[in-house]
Amino acid sequence: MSWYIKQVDDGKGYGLFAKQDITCGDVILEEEPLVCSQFSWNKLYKYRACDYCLKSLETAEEMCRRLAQNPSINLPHPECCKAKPETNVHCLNCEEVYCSMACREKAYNEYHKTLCPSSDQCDKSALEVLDETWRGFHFPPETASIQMIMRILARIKQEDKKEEFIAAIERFCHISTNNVEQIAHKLLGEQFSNQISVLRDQLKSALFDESVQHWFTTDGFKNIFALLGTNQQGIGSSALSVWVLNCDELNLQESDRLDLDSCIDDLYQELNNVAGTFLNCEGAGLYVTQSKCNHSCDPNAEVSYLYNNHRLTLKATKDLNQDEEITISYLSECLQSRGKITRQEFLRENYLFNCQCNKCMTLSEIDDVTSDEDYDEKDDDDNNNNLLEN
Ligand SMILES: C[S@@+](CC[C@H](N)C(=O)[O-])C[C@H]1O[C@@H](n2cnc3c(N)ncnc32)[C@H](O)[C@@H]1O
Repeated sequence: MSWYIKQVDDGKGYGLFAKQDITCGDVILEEEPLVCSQFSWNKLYKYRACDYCLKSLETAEEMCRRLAQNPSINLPHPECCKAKPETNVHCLNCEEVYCSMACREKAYNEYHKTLCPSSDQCDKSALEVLDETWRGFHFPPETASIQMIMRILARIKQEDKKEEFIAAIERFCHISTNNVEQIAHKLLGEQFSNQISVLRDQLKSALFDESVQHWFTTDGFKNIFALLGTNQQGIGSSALSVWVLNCDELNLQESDRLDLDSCIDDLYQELNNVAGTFLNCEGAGLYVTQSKCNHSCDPNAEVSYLYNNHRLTLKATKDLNQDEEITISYLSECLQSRGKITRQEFLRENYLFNCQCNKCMTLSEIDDVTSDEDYDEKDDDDNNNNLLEN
């Protein structure tokens, strides 16, 4: 193991640190989530992912045809696509699809026994209403998943070691207001209180469990929401990305390489014209170790999904010295390039902290000016990333 966890300070809480010198490009850790789920809209729009591990269930070619709405696309080098749709299996009792029998079994044992429409373990119409309500509140691009809360509650009902699982969930940092900094989570402000209480009531009638009755109080529910908001890691899987990565590895003559690269560029152009930036199966997961990674506006590591499923890889993007803190960016690429005020505002509203990364601390005077462009970008984010205001 090339990392360890320790308390940074009272403000930042715990953080992930390098146990030894790490070279840029090294894999720091790989991890599977405690729980994960595809986003509701992503699923509704027929991005086909394994219900358990989020592996995209199509071949790269099928994916391109669907995204570009063009059935005549033929990808070269089909051997570079590692998807195996022939191993896909349905739940034995409903339409849910898994990439393998192993995933079907794990899903059933962890949560699907409760959530399967054919089971009588909970009120399925209440679950459907909840999912619809969620989609009505939270349009794409999605940033959270009500399905994840459903899975956590279903798992609590199914777990033999209930208390251990609840403790593991509650170990993720989870406050809905930062009393020291006087910040409340953006999704939990007054303007969303009606929506949050509707969701809480619906969740309660569908999946209430006595062992976590404190999650169903007004504050308890906000804390669970904040737990997801501040710890969940976005997951994107794509058979197409794997195909492209494998194409990059091919040993080709220079002219063949140029042809293939230009074919890939044209393909992405076509996909962009129809599907925009929504190319991946998307969801979110809770990762026990990775969630201890604090944010930096100038990070030294990044998260990626190299296996076309929920298995996360944390890689160094700079050389790290032993005992140096390992940091990732919680911001999109676009937000990361904005001024300090915009970055800080996003982090305050979504993650409840005033950023104390080295860049923000040392650049505070020079980088303190927010341009008009920053404000425009912030408005876009406000429109895109949140529950709808009443
Ligand atoms: C995903 S958790 C990271 C691990 C967390 N420090 C812990 O103790 O579990 C995100 C939380 O860590 C803290 N945090 C992360 N990056 C920070 C930063 N750059 N400055 C201040 N606090 C930070 C904030 O409280 C944030 O809500």
